[in-house]
Amino acid sequence: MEYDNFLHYSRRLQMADALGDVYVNLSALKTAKSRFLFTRSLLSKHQMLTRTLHIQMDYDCPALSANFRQKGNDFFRAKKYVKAVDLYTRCLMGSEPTTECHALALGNRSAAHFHLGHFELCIKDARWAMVTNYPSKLAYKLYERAGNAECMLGLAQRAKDSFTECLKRLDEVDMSAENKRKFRETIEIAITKCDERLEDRKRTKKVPPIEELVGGRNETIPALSAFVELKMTEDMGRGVFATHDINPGDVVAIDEPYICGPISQHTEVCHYNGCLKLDVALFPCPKCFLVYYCNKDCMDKADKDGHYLECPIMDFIKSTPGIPRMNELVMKWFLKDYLKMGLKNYCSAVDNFYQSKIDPKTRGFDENGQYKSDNFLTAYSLDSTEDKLSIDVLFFFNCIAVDLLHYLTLNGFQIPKCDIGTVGASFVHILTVLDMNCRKFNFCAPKIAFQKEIKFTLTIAMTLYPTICLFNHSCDPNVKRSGELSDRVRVMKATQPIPKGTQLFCSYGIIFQGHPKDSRQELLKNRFKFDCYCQPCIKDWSTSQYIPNRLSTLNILNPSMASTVQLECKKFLEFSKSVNPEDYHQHLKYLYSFIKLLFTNVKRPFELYEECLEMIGDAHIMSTNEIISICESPY
Ligand SMILES: C[S@@+](CC[C@H](N)C(=O)[O-])C[C@H]1O[C@@H](n2cnc3c(N)ncnc32)[C@H](O)[C@@H]1O
Repeated sequence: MEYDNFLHYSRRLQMADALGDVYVNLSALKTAKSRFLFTRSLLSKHQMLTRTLHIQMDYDCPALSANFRQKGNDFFRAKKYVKAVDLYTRCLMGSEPTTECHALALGNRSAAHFHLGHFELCIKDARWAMVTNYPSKLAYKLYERAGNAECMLGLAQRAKDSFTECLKRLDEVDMSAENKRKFRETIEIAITKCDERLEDRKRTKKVPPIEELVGGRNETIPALSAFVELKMTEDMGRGVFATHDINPGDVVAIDEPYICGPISQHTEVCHYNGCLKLDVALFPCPKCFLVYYCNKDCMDKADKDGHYLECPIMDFIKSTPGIPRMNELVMKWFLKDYLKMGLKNYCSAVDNFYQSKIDPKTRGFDENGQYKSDNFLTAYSLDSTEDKLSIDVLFFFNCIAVDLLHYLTLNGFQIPKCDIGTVGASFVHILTVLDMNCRKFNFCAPKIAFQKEIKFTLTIAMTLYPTICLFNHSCDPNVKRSGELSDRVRVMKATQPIPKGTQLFCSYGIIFQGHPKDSRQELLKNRFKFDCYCQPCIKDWSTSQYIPNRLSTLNILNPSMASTVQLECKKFLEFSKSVNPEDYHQHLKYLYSFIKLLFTNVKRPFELYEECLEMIGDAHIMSTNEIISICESPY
């Protein structure tokens, strides 16, 4: 992985002529705790720890900002909305987010956006204004405007909620009784229209199929199918193996993330760990303005999970070197478990982890012999890069952990001296677990502008799925992610036949067709720190351009099936020419039967096999193409 500012700490020590034997001394330390404490005292000794959490923000003089808003209003009245937006933006840049002037500028800008037809931006500004210092007797206007903009975008439920809130706010408004009555009537009509739309949608909405694990739930690992088991192998450690024949299309895992968070603050993804929904207009935490939520419920839940403890230090966490999102996840993870277990239990769980001799096969299983994705120790004992990191990276991770813990304590977090080493070491460990296992959560959709014809994949979040992490990697995976790309719950389906006794593999982001063996090995070594022992690597399968293609090079394993296979391959060639990729999912039965035929009868790699495999993988993935429906429909 690429780390931001990797030399941040070492360079500063070097400048103080203090880097000397740091790496040698750190290597000599045997425990994670002592390494953390060593790093902490080093950074403290050389005054590398932040002294204050106070940030001096440079805002222009308020009068100037107010002036920009007034000018913006003049342009607004003259219907010059683009110019008005520009001036409101200047006002926003120059005023403190907690002031009324800032809130009013947001409200005014939302109105200008509405007139320009920029409905998403209008909603965004209105929602921001709602959580800031906007005068409460004017708030009804924000809700009315948001409701109208939401109607324009087809967000019927959201519009209904806004209009309903608008009515509630009407009591505070200075308006004649007659005007109030008329206004109320208009809003009530708008609500009725929303209800009609919602009813309509209910009638026409396609209900996605409910996925079920093949054979039911596994007794000891409930996120896996009952048709698999965990086994140890010499070259890959634990792995998931089939106990029954598994067919393409069978669901083998349904997992939820232990911890997750959006990749960047602009990805339109709710930051609450249990949500991650895409939304056209998130609103910020009204205190730090650095994390975003789709509704108040998510905001309250995130606070309960510990956001209130990280809120005052969010800016510092975000600017810590390393991988900013990962650092944020470390803090989120710690706070969530600290609040759940209390510091004492957290520290004893971490200490036990280091002290106990862990059986490699059953690590992560609880006292009842269950492996559960929502269990702290299950996630904490996932394979990590901790023992595989070079000493400079290990030092870097320790420095990040020192900084993160320092911000917390500087903000008043009480931690007994004897627990500092344990908590700090746990931060380093969590970083290494995330480093090894965090999966990108991709989303394939048109951008928020709803240009339906433009499709691209956007990586929106980082997620840790403890059970899916049990799958080893193969450059020829037989299991792939399936379902709606924006789903937080991840479904894994077989894409190839998996006979009883065979290992299930997913891909850690690289497949044999695209890269020659050497570059795959190098990539996996650099990124995940292991030498890959998958079949394509061991047997050095050829990449795309050299794969035996078409019927001329068909290598039949079972001669008695030669004519059937030839005939089916010809049919498949016709099929691939005549069917559009968007329609593959309608032909899954056929694709499954073709791949099953080839699986037992032809030698791989073979172009038609690989082509069919790709079609199946594509057909398993869905993308509603509608961010609208994502933010409105609960999972
Ligand atoms: C995400 S974990 C997979 C589960 C792991 N085997 C366990 O015991 O928990 C990734 C680790 O599994 C092993 N591994 C996965 N795929 C492998 C492969 N193709 N070849 C060799 N080792 C592999 C490596 O040790 C790697 O660090």
